[in-house]
Amino acid sequence: MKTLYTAAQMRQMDREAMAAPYGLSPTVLMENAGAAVIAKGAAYVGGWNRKRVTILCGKGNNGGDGLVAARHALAAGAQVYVYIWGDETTYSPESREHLQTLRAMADGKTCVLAETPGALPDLAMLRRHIESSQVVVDALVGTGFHGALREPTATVVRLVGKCIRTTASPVVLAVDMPSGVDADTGAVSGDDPETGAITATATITFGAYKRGLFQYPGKICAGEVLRDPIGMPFPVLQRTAGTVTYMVEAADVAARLSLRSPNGHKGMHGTVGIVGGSESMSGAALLAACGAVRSGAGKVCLRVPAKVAPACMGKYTEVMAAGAGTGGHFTEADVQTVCEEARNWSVLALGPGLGRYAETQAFVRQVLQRAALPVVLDADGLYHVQAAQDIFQQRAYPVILTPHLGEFSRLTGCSVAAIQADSVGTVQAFARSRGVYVLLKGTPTYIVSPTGQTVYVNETGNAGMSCGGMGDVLTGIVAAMWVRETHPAPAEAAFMAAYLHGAAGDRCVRTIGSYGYTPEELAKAVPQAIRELERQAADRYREMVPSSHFEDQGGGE
Ligand SMILES: NC(=O)C1=CN([C@@H]2O[C@H](COP(=O)(O)OP(=O)(O)OC[C@H]3O[C@@H](n4cnc5c(N)ncnc54)[C@H](OP(=O)(O)O)[C@@H]3O)[C@@H](O)[C@H]2O)[C@@H](O)CC1
Ligand SMILES: Nc1ncnc2c1ncn2[C@@H]1O[C@H](COP(=O)(O)OP(=O)(O)O)[C@@H](O)[C@H]1O
Ligand SMILES: [K+]
Repeated sequence: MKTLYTAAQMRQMDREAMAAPYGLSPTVLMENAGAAVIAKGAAYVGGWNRKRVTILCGKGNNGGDGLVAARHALAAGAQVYVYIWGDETTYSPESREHLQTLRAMADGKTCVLAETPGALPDLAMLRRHIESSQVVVDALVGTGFHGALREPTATVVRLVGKCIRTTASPVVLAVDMPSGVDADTGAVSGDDPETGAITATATITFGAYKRGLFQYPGKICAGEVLRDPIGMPFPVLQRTAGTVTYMVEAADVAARLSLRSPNGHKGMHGTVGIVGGSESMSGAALLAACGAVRSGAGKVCLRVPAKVAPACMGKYTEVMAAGAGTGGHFTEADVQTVCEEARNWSVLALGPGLGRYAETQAFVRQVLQRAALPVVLDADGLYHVQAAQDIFQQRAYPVILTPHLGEFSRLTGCSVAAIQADSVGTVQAFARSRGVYVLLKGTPTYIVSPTGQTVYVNETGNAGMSCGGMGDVLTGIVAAMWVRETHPAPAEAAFMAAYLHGAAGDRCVRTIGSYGYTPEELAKAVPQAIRELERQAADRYREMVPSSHFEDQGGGE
């Protein structure tokens, strides 16, 4: 997993690297940072030799990195135009040191240093330089950025955006963070990535990954993200104090998707019970059932209101579908039947398509109170518990809630904008206060446990998944992952499910098209997504084990 940090955590790491016993000098760290931009950026610019490069330096240490990058670009054969307009007395000692060196190199030809202390740079000249450059290096602000971009930086950022859109698109390399993107939340002032922040081809980030590089809209601004450890001590980079955010990667899921026991039987892979559906919506529960089947559940039972049952039976022959009660939606009268059946299930997925009938509210609340098994609660199931969230703490068995942003907004009472401004903080606070696991669907998807310390982020998936029914399939996948024979912890089951769901969607893009594929087609792609992960894991194993090992086993020619 990639560990993602906040700006404050990164600053703490910097302090630790510089303090005893490591005692790394800030000048060295800055040197390594600037050098990393040029070394890692070379692949994007096609080598630096004879390239014209405009480097924009702010007055903080991000700007200092830019000054170092200029020297390394020159050494690699580039011509540089360096802009810096801060008041030198406010620069850090290491920035000043690197500025002195660059001043001594400035010859007005291969190294143009445009210093305008305390004043706006010459915008006409800057424009000409950007338009004639093949590369722009953004070293305006990094992790020290907060709020909305102030002048004159805001004007320079707008100018860069304009030049990039109207000229022959230079490569833009962002130093540590694209300027204007909040390192903790990915927020951009005004939320318009085109005017509020630099949009980079790639971001070379130092030490550790910052959260905001993977959250929209910051993710768009960052382009491809490359990390360079810049020589920071390994133990410092491994430190995980406070909240730790992990980006789930293929290997993390592959490692947990161990092959089934060769002598296994269906009882070992769990029985998923799905309770949902109503006269107005029968498809949602069926899609959840399909998601569970395609994710390898041992058995899948579907219970829908009696009037809906005929439409559900036989749709998926492997699903044991049956009606409950007599009506077209669930009511209190169905609680007993469902709770009795649930005794034979390993997990209950409750909610898809239940409808928002007043009578269904008592059904949902009582099933949650009485059903003695883990529950995945989704969709209308969430709707019916909005005003009764103390139910969760009264349960002896864990609950995973799988809301999308709108549902989460209703549950928390926070606006969607407020949640987006601090998704990690909001989900953590909610999970802690209610004692539940939360999988907050979106781009990205967040998974937290009731302790709230660890946050998993999933990035798989694509815009073709923004269509009705995709979330229902995910509900079934979460339930099936939870009851695998390896019995993953709830948060693990949730992140495996989110990853596979998105990976199956990504597979649909490759095999069907960017959008227009159906939730059922996505569910059907889950086994292929699993197979891809297994193949990758096998390849990694082969890379790790010398080929002579296979030859010894009779695998060689
Ligand atoms: N990680 C590592 O190990 C290493 C990290 N290093 C580098 O240090 C960087 C962090 O440096 P940093 O702390 O000096 O902050 P930085 O990003 O330059 O920003 C501060 C400046 O921005 C300004 N500013 C703030 N908000 C603003 C706004 N809204 N609009 C306009 N301006 C705004 C703020 O102005 P002020 O508020 O002071 O007036 C101040 O001048 C980090 O990203 C990495 O590149 C490497 O050098 C070495 C090792
Ligand atoms: N643009 C996107 N990129 C990645 N994943 C997406 C995107 N749009 C939707 N998804 C995923 O698709 C699912 C949609 O769920 P949801 O909104 O609950 O759908 P429904 O309620 O119609 O079943 C979520 O898992 C979400 O993360
Ligand atoms: K930057």
